[in-house]
Order: sequence, then C-alpha cells, then structure tokens
Amino acid sequence: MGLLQLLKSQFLCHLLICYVFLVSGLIVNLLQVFTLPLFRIHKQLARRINCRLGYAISSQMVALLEWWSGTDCVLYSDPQSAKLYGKENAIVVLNHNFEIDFLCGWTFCERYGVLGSSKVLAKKELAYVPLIGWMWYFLEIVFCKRRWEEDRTTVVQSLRKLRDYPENFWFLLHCEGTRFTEKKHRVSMQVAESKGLPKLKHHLLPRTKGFCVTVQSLRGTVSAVYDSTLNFRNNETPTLLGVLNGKKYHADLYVRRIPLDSIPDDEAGCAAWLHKLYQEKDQFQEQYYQTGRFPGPTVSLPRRPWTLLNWLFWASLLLYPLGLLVVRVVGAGSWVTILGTVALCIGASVGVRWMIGQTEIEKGSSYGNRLMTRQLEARQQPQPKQNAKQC
Ligand SMILES: CC/C=C\C/C=C\C/C=C\C/C=C\C/C=C\C/C=C\CCC(=O)SCCNC(=O)CCNC(=O)[C@H](O)C(C)(C)COP(=O)(O)OP(=O)(O)OC[C@H]1O[C@@H](n2cnc3c(N)ncnc32)[C@H](O)[C@@H]1OP(=O)(O)O
Ligand SMILES: CCCCCCCCCCCCCCCC(=O)OC[C@@H](O)COP(=O)(O)O
Repeated sequence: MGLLQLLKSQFLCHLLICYVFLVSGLIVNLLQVFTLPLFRIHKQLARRINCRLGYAISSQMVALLEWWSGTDCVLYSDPQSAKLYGKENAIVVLNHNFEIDFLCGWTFCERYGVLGSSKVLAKKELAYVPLIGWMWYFLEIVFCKRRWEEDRTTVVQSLRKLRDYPENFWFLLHCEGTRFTEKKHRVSMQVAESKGLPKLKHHLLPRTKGFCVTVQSLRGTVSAVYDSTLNFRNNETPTLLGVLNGKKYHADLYVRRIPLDSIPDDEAGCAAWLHKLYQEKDQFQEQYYQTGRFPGPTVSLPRRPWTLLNWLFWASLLLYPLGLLVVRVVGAGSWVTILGTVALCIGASVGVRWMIGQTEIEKGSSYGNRLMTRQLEARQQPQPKQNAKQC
C-alpha cells in the first residue's frame, strides 16, 4: 500500500472530511432557509440561488468520488446524442443495483453542468436525512411514500411545479422503486409471471405509475428520456465507505437518448413501453457481464476542477478555526472541555455513519420483499372502466 493510499484509509482524514461536510452543509442549509422569503418575491431567482447552494453540498460528495477515490466514470453513448446532454431537460431512467449509483449519477450531472438542478423521485424517508434531505426541500425534489393511493396527487403536484424551472434539469427515476436484492428479484419475477411479462435477469420488474405520470406531467418541458444502464467492471460491489477509504472503482454507464415524443401518453401504452425498455436494459446488462462492455462508442468526459475547488474553499474556511479550537481546548487543560470535544467528535462520526447507512443495501427497506397479494388479487377481479389518460 502506497503512502497516499495509507493516508486515505486513516480515520483522522475521514473525520476531517466529515467535519467539513457537516459544518459546510449546516451553513448552506441555513443560507437556504434565508432564501425562503425570496421564493415569494422572485421565485426564479430563489431557485437559481438554491441550485448553487445545493451544488456546494452535493459536489463535495462528487469530489470524494472523483478526486479522493479517483473512481473512473466512463460514458457509453452515441456522440450526436451526447452533444445535447446538459443542454435540455430530460428524464433519466436508471437501474438500481449499487450503493453508490446515486453518486455516479451525480458525477455525470456534474460533468454536464446540471448537478445543482438535478432532481429525483425519492422515497419520503430521504427527506429526513440531515443536510442532503434538507437541501432537497429547497431544490423541489419530488418525494413519494411508495403508496400510490397517497402519492398520486402529491407527486403530480410536485412534478407540475417543475414545468417552469429556470435551469436545465435531469429528473432521475429508479423505476424498480428499490435496490436489487435476490429476494426482491424473486418476488418481482413472480409478479412478472402473474402479468404474463417476460422475466428479467438483472433488474426488478419496473413500477410503471411514477414513470407514466412523470412523462404526462413533464411533456412539453422535457425533451427526452435518457435510458441509463450502470455497471462496474470486474464485478466490483462499490460502497460509500469504500469511497471514503479512497478505494478506486470503475463505473461504466450506457446512455441512450429517446425523444419524449416517441413515448405513448396513455397509461397502458406507456407502461408497456417501460416494460419493453427494461427488457432491453436487461440485454445490455447481459452483454456487459459477457463481454465487459456496453454497446457503442465511449464519450470522453474528463472530470472538472470545480468540485475540488469547492471542497478546498470549505476546507480552508473551516479547518483553520477547528485547529485554533483544538489548540485552545488542549491548552486550557480542562478535562471537562476535552471530554466534551471528544464526545462531540464521536457524536458527529456516529451521525455521519448513520447517513452512510442510508446508502447500504443490507439496511434497505422491505419494499418489494413480499408479494402484495392485495394488488395481485385486485388484478384478478373485474376492473371498473378507467380513464385511459389517468395513471
Ligand atoms: C448522460 C448521463 C445520464 C444519466 C446520468 C444518471 C443519473 C443522474 C440523474 C439525476 C441525479 C439526481 C439525483 C440523484 C441523487 C440521489 C437520489 C438517489 C436515490 C433516491 C431514489 C429513491 O428513493 S428510489 C425509491 C423511490 N422512487 C420510486 O419508487 C420510483 C419508482 N416507483 C414508482 O414509480 C411507483 O409507481 C410509485 C412510487 C409512484 C408508487 O408506488 P407503489 O408501490 O404504490 O406502486 P405501484 O402502484 O406502482 O406498485 C404496484 C404495481 O407494481 C407491481 N409490482 C411489481 N413488483 C411488485 C412487488 N414486488 N410486489 C407487489 N407489486 C409489484 C404490481 O403488480 C402493481 O402493478 P400495476 O400493474 O397495478 O401497476
Ligand atoms: C463528503 C463527505 C461524505 C459524508 C457522507 C454523507 C453521506 C450522506 C449520504 C446520503 C445520501 C442519500 C442518498 C441515498 C440514495 C439511495 O440509495 O436511496 C435508496 C432508495 O433509492 C431505495 O431504498 P431501498 O428501498 O431501501 O432500497
């Protein structure tokens, strides 16, 4: 192990990185609170300011991936389509197999200049994650409880608000609704069988309702769907703790740009379209496992210095006062103060560890673990006629 690699694995380094992240995040969250009155006076300006403030937080995590762990992120895409990335609004459909897939997604957002404005249909639980969840409130992220009866109104309302968003944005949808586990895969393939759909090997059966309402609500605002398939070389199973420890991973992302006009608007057509898309994605993954490559050419997309510069800015602002504080506390020689400071450090690292835990698949939700017999039974009952336009 080289000296630099040894340094990257040191707990003290992790503590300092987390300190910068926590304190800068709290400062940014506070600044975001101050923008609340501006939403009433000049909404578009408030939104633009929040994009920059959000960038100050999320880009620290991207810096960790790009500069600290040195992870390679390779884009496979048709070069003509790639020219449009970052210059238009898009719905991104991404598989959900890895603990850091959100971070790789953010990295591509950063490289195309849409990190601050990136959006997602996220589970409600994430709204309560300190810093990130609070930041998302101001970025108008769409949250769902994954209970359609409750989500259908709130999700559509939140989506409609994005129609006049002043910056280009990518709206991320993990249509599988939860991270891939063997158990969830088994259950969802039973559902596929009951619906007469072909089985998928590398994906869970996609939930179609969120996708259909997103397409309906953002038609005219969004130009295309970016069908994105992510995998890691050499069967790597990346983790956020690995990234914090400076471990280098190798991500490959295959993106196809599909014009929104080519996607049916009615619920049945849109759902069938999504199921077909996932069957194609499954073939791309199979090809990746067989050959180690996705189809088509790669696009050169170097990392940009801004994430590193943002981190250096916060580090230089916050590490100096920390150093002064440590010298004072130790110099004062009071055991109460020293123990208090140690307790604060332990509290902060436990807090960050809990946040990292949110990304761990084994601590994930039980959503999709059981066959929801209620829905399966309902399918076997005769259905009342529905308005085809309503998802
Ligand atoms: C150039 C570069 C390109 C790209 C770069 C890549 C990415 C960058 C982009 C943006 C980055 C932005 C942010 C990233 C940062 C962080 C975000 C990270 C993660 C957060 C993500 C999450 O939180 S995922 C979880 C929440 N999201 C979702 O669930 C979305 C998908 N879900 C839906 O759409 C759902 O429909 C719903 C949530 C709207 C409603 O849920 P509900 O459970 O009520 O759903 P359904 O009614 O749909 O479910 C029942 C139907 O599903 C069938 N089914 C399938 N499997 C099962 C099963 N196991 N048990 C029961 N039922 C199952 C069922 O039969 C029903 O079928 P119907 O025919 O009745 O529909
Ligand atoms: C730079 C300092 C780094 C400090 C580490 C801070 C860690 C904060 C991480 C919080 C980011 C939360 C995003 C997690 C996204 C995610 O992966 O959610 C899972 C859901 O989709 C599905 O959940 P599930 O049903 O449980 O599979």
